[in-house]
Amino acid sequence: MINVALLQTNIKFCDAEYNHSHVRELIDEAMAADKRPDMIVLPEDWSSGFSDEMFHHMENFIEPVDGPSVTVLKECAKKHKVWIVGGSIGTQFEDGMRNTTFLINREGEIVGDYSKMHLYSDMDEDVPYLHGTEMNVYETELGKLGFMICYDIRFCELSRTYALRGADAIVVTSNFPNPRVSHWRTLLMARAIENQMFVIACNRVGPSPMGTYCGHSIIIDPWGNVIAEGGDEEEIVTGTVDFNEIQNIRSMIHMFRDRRPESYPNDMLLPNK
Ligand SMILES: O=C(O)CCC(=O)C(=O)O
Repeated sequence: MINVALLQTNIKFCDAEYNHSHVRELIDEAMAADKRPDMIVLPEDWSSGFSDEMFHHMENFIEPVDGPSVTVLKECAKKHKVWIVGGSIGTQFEDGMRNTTFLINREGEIVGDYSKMHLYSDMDEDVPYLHGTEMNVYETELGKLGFMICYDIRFCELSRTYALRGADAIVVTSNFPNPRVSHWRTLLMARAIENQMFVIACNRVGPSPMGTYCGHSIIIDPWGNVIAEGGDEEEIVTGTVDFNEIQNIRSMIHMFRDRRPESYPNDMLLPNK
């Protein structure tokens, strides 16, 4: 059994100092709960928010891998001996910038990362950032975890790859906007049911220059049951997951016996139209 806390924060646009201290406070609050979390998840771009204009001046916001935002997360993880899925941070790598989630262990060490594969070109996210290309499943003491960031939830290829690579859960970090809460909930529900795995998804709330965000951070089990769900205000959403349930569900409906890879065409590999 793993206790999870999703920090459904109201991110202050371009105010890293405020966001850093606010997240520290929220982590302290989450860790004071009776059911102490084993894993804390933050939203996408938790230290800055984003706008399409920002994407044209990303050099002003970008951080090195060991920059101030990652440092906050490492310190919090070590202080509370908790796993953190560090939302995402605009990160400078040797070959360019990426929108990257860091997985941090109880000792405060980075033990994994995921860079957003599907960049949201309608908001110019593909102007500063390189597309992520790695789809790693990280084996941790909590279970096997794969990651998605926001727009990625629309792409079933990514979640199915994680399922075939043995993930127990997809952990999603997001800045998913209004008025698309029905897309958010339905896509996440589908990703859980079609892959018979857990979906643990943290979204933000509040305003930015782009509009407002729909919250509804959610934990869904492999049957499609909602274990916990937030509203549209700032809050910490908590729930307990048991990854052993995956095998029970998969033994009731044998999708992973009945899929027909030998019959599927290679159309998924066709270039975009
Ligand atoms: O998929 C959507 O509707 C929104 C995606 C988005 O805002 C993002 O990826 O930043």
